[in-house]
Amino acid sequence: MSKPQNGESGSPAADDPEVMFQVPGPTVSFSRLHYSVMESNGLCHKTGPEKHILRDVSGIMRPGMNAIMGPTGSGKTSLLDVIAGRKDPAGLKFGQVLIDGKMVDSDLRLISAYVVQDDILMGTLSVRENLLFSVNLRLDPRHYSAADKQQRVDSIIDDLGLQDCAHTKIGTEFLRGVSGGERKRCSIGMELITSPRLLFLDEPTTGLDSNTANHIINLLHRLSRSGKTIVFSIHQPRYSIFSRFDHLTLMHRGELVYAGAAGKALSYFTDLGYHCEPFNNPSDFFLDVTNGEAHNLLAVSYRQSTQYQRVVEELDHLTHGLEGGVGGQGQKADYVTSFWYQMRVVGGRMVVNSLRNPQTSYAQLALNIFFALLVGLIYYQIPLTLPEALQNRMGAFFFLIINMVFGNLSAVELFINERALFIHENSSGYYRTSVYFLSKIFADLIPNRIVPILIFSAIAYYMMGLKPAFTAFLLFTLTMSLVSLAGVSLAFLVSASVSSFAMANVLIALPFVFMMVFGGFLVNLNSMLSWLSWLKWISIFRYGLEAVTINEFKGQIFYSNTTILPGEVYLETQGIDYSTWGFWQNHVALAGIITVCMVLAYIQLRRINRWK
Ligand SMILES: Nc1ncnc2c1ncn2[C@@H]1O[C@H](COP(=O)(O)OP(=O)(O)OP(=O)(O)O)[C@@H](O)[C@H]1O
Repeated sequence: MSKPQNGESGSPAADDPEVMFQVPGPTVSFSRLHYSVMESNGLCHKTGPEKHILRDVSGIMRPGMNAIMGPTGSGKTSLLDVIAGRKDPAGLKFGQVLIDGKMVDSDLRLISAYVVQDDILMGTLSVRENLLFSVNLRLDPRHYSAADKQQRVDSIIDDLGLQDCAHTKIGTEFLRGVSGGERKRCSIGMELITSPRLLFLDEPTTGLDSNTANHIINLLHRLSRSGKTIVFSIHQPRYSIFSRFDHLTLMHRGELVYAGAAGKALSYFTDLGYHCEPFNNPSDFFLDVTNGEAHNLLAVSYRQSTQYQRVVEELDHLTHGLEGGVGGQGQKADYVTSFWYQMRVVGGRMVVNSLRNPQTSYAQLALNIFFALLVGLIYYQIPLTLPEALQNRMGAFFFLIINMVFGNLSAVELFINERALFIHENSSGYYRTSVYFLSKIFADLIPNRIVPILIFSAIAYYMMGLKPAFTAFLLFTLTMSLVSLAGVSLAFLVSASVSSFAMANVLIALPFVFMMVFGGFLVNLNSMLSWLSWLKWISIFRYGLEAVTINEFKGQIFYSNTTILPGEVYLETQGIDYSTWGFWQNHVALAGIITVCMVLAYIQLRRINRWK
């Protein structure tokens, strides 16, 4: 175990002769950061008092290992996020972040990478496949061949010691995958694939056993020695980990209590009158001091220290000539890959994911076959004789439409399940929102909606003995598909709008029940209160029910011993327009509902808050 050998400035490059960087990483400086949020009272947003998260925080982080430490809630992650441009810029009331003396702009996303605390990876893919996904989307295919990318993945796997688990799946709730340490290394690998010179990590050792944590820090240390600037928040590391730090930023209640060489921190506190007992872990000692009775004075003492004066002077020099106020974050960088290339890669991953995680598709198919058989048996070979010909047909159609709409409730999980993954990948520049939206929709629609509906329609239609003409069957299937897709697109809209299943279930059940009531089967729409009856215009049930009814009744003759009833007469008594346009207007309306809901779902997906 070696003691840290750092210079006063905290720059290993400047002070440690052992440190020989090949290409020095960027220097990150931040001056006078004030970050605050309005606390919410839970009922409506931004109503409470202002909460100050960072108070006048300044510092300089150079190539090497830059740790941000402090008690829980002290603002470590917030500082890291503000520097990395991940925190909502609206909260940054004052201050600037500079990279190599320049204002932070869209280039930050290209030269830096951010490893989030909860390893966000696709669980059904192996370590290698996840890395390949990252390399495919984040290296320009015009400059890197497929072989170059494979080579890059191989070298990352070797560098991170992931050879033994390269072909093991990451793991899902149903599938035991790689270990926590391997997962973390894979997450780091996902970001290292672009060879960033600046790497941010949010608590990279949290949740890992001490050996694995040591391994991760050694890995980061090795990377820092190849010229990278590594900035990370960390809670309470053991000594062997602490000894790897070059620069330490110690925080308490949003203020700095120390920033400088990690190796000088103990003597700084000794000078202030705090003594670390022999064998005590320095990081435990620092947390004890910052949590102690005199914690308020520590920030004041730090401001009066020579370390702080030196940082301020250097920052003044760096920021000289730059405008004051808030440093520009939040601009979007261009993607390195084209829309169609992203569609191929992201769509490919969706397909693999669906094939390896087919429970939803199987359940959807089984449900549709079950209900098709059930409705087929209940309404088996409906006769043309009155009165059952009319009653059974209308009953069967209502049953079918209910099944088409409510049978797709599983669609509400679409954008909720992978919300964290989407936010992380999208804000890290992997792919466009439109690419994710389209590939997700198609990966869900084909296996989970279209195929089951086709099977459902074929079984139910012929078991019920409806109009034998093949075109009538095709029109029936088209109507069922549109009804189902309209229900699904409403579920997609809800799914893109909320982040919890409980909320989604409430929001989707309500409109479905309303639409069912205004579908024209449970209540006669002509006898309704006029100010309520407009709801029939947005009822998926009504359009579906009218279309299948016209399709079945038009041209059919129903009879009893004494009466003959043409289908058209029945349609007229129900007030249903059975002209060609009268039939197709239902499909146009359903297509309109689908389009509006899909467009709104896409807009909602774009509006998801990506800031931390
Ligand atoms: N967007 C936000 N809205 C409201 N409060 C926030 C927000 N972001 C951070 N905070 C608050 O700011 C304080 C600092 O949070 P931060 O996550 O930076 O602390 P931390 O030092 O990383 O803590 P921990 O070690 O527990 O993760 C906390 O009290 C937190 O609740």
